[in-house]
Amino acid sequence: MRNMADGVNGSSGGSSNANGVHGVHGNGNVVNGNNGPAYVNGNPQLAHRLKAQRKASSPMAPTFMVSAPGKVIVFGEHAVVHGKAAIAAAISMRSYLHVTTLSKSRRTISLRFPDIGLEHTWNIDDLPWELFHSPAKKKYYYSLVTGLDDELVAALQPYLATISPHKQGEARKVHQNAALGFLYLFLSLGSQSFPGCLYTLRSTIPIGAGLGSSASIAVCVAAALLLQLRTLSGPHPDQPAEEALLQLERINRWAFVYEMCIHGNPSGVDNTVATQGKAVVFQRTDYTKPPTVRPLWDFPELPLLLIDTMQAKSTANEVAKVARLRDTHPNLVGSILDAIDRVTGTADTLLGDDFDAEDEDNLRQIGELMTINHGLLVSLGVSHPRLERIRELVDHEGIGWTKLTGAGGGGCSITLLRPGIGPAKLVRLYGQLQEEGYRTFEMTLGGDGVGVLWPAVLKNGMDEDHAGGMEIDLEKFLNAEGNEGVERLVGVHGSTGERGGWKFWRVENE
Ligand SMILES: Nc1ncnc2c1ncn2[C@@H]1O[C@H](COP(=O)(O)OP(=O)(O)OP(=O)(O)O)[C@@H](O)[C@H]1O
Ligand SMILES: C[C@@](O)(CCO)CC(=O)[O-]
Repeated sequence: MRNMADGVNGSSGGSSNANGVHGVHGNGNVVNGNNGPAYVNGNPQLAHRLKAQRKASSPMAPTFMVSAPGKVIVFGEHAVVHGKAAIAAAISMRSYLHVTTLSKSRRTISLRFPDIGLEHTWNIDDLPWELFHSPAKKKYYYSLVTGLDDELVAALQPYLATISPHKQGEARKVHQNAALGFLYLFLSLGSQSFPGCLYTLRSTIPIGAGLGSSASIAVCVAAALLLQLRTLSGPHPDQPAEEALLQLERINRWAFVYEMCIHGNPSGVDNTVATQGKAVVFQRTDYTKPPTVRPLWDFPELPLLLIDTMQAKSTANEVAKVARLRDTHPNLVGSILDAIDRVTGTADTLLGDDFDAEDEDNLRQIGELMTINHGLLVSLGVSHPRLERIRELVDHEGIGWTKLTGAGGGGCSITLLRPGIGPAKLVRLYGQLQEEGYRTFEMTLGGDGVGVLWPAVLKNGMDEDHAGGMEIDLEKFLNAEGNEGVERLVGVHGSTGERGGWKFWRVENE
């Protein structure tokens, strides 16, 4: 084991690695790995260059990217951990994972998560392959893994011990958990013959704010490894919906395993909506079985305001807090969870076919349900004074209905805006929130789920664009400035809507 600083050269990604795709044929760029692409984003010259580069080196996959969204839980957080239903929707903030394959002689894998200051490199041949691949332990890309194996987790501890020695306590634990998730998936899915790789992640989702940042990373890592293993077909525009659903199911199952490494006891709602996108009703009554997931294709465009308390929290802690309360007062807490379930059920019915997002009565009813849901979450002990302050400010101006979203204990709230609110009131509210250190976002709910950019070539409208696009090498990715820079460079949506290049598994016509 050694630190990334001595093994990783940021400029080793990008164009020199473009070749050898067999299983992925979804984006119309690379169809047959052996004979090479005829066109890359419609550019025969670039395709030719990539092919020439491929010939000069040993077989390596091209640099590619995956991306997955964050989420808001509209109804049912916490109760969903205890088998009740929840309604959640994808948001437009996303994580982006850049994967570069190294030359054959470099037998290392490196994680680079600059948003949290994590960099680490492991020697592939040092990892505990024998145990992970022993007949009693071996899992497959299609396995349903519903719990972490303690022996496997213990076997990874020595590989976590050297991570981020400069960090202390909780901050170090965050790094170690992220690495645990990655190594658990890498060793479960991969093999010792896996190529050396650099996995570099940047995210535009605030961390620990209740917006599913960990789940979106979980989905990116699971999708990237499954793509590298050639276990996914597509995404492909002509793919039948049931085939696309199967691919998403595989990604989601392994994303859940990553989430378990970070959270301890996740329900799986966050990774499900980050995988599938749009909005879903989610329920997992039996943790040994897959959850029930019902997509809400016609989820209305609700006028929502998202407010970040800027008070970080840990989902694992908040979930553990509710579990402790339930152990102490099983009947009482059981009734609160049942009440949350009824709120979610009522909202599900209301948001059905006849819902009109412009109708005052419809909005008021959904708003009231949000208020009730928040009250029940308060009684579970997962609010925070800064969340209550938002309610005070919004209620004082009569602007709408507010609830916390996600794990609570800080993080974000959502406010459904009352129709016909004058701009003066809103300006006053925004001003006050800003003064008190809150951040506000106007949200679009219901975006795309996991996406793939294979190879990592995009049209950006920048000077570096070739006719067919610009190769997103590691240096450009790392140097993109802030969230805006990341979105401008690799975002799934350009300023004028969806960008060519990124592909998604579509299941709408199911
Ligand atoms: N940009 C990032 N880079 C690397 N790791 C990240 C990043 N964002 C989140 N994480 C991982 O996710 C963890 C935060 O997860 P947590 O569940 O506490 O918050 P969340 O996912 O943002 O909120 P919620 O689960 O309530 O929706 C971090 O500790 C880290 O492991
Ligand atoms: C608090 C919780 O219900 C939602 C976190 O976004 C936890 C989970 O479902 O895993």
